Amino acid sequence: MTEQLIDSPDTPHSFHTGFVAIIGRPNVGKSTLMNKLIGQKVSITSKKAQTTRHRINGVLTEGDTQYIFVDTPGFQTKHGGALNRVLNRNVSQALGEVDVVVWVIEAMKFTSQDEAVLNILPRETPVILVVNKVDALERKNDLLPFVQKLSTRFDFAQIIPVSAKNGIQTDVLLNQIKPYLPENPPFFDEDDITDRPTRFLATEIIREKVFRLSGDEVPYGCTVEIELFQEEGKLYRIAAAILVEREAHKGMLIGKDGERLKRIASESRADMERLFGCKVFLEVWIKVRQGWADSESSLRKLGYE
Ligand SMILES: Nc1nc2c(ncn2[C@@H]2O[C@H](COP(=O)(O)OP(=O)(O)OP(=O)(O)O)[C@@H](O)[C@H]2O)c(=O)[nH]1
Repeated sequence: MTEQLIDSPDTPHSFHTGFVAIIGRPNVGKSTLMNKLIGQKVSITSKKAQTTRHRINGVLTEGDTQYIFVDTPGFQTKHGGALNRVLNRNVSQALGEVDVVVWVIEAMKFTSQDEAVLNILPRETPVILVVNKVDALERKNDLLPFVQKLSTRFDFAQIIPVSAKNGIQTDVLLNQIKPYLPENPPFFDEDDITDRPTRFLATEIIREKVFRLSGDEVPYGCTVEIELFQEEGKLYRIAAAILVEREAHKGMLIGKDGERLKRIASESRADMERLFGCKVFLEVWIKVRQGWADSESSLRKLGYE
């Protein structure tokens, strides 16, 4: 259901923008790597996890390429055993929706938690294996057999030994990610590091309309996810999905002849325009995602909110 949608002009461009998930068990050096990749341009705004499938952690624009680094909740927990609980279909699905997955492990240390991550790697998305902390290797010669063994476990797009701490081979990693990012205009201004506050407000506005306009029929577990958030001068182009658990909930929210969804979208857009002080093109649709609420509540139990 489209409230308003404009097509971008069909002009040729060779800019590449895409989403990169950096995943791995705790303590392998994901944050260190991210900071090194993004450099001084970014200070990660918040470590607080959300129940969205992806959380934008940082944006790096370099020449004709924009890397958007995202977190996938479920890989961030430090609680023992929790990793397995959240390594579910949703996480796997979320990983399938980025352009590249960077899986970080520690050189010479492959634990059962790494094994759990290995088991949910997406099949359709390129996965680059990063073997971190090579600076701390006692015997450099051990690295090759370690890497060779891992290469038999999964069809990795690349395997790159790095030291996130010392910046060894991190530029190589960026170059290897680059070819997998699709041709797209930049989604963020060059200096932007995160759009999280505005995105968050956008989800809250839509959620508020959903709850207000669906009254008692509010489907339990309904949530909103921003799928596209693009600033084009004085225009925000936003695409959002309302996630519900059941087909019947979807019908409820769409309403007779799509009336309810239309109202949700148009009232949301009006609020956003007022709040953001610019024109908003908003596209809203409804997706059925079974088990969403379960996963959300399980994430909550883990301290996510
Ligand atoms: N020797 C060495 N230590 C590193 C390297 N990268 C990260 N570390 C250290 O490993 C520890 C964990 O690093 P983080 O970046 O916090 O790891 P993380 O994977 O983000 O951890 P969680 O937030 O728990 O998921 C820190 O003490 C880092 O200094 C590296 O390349 N070499």
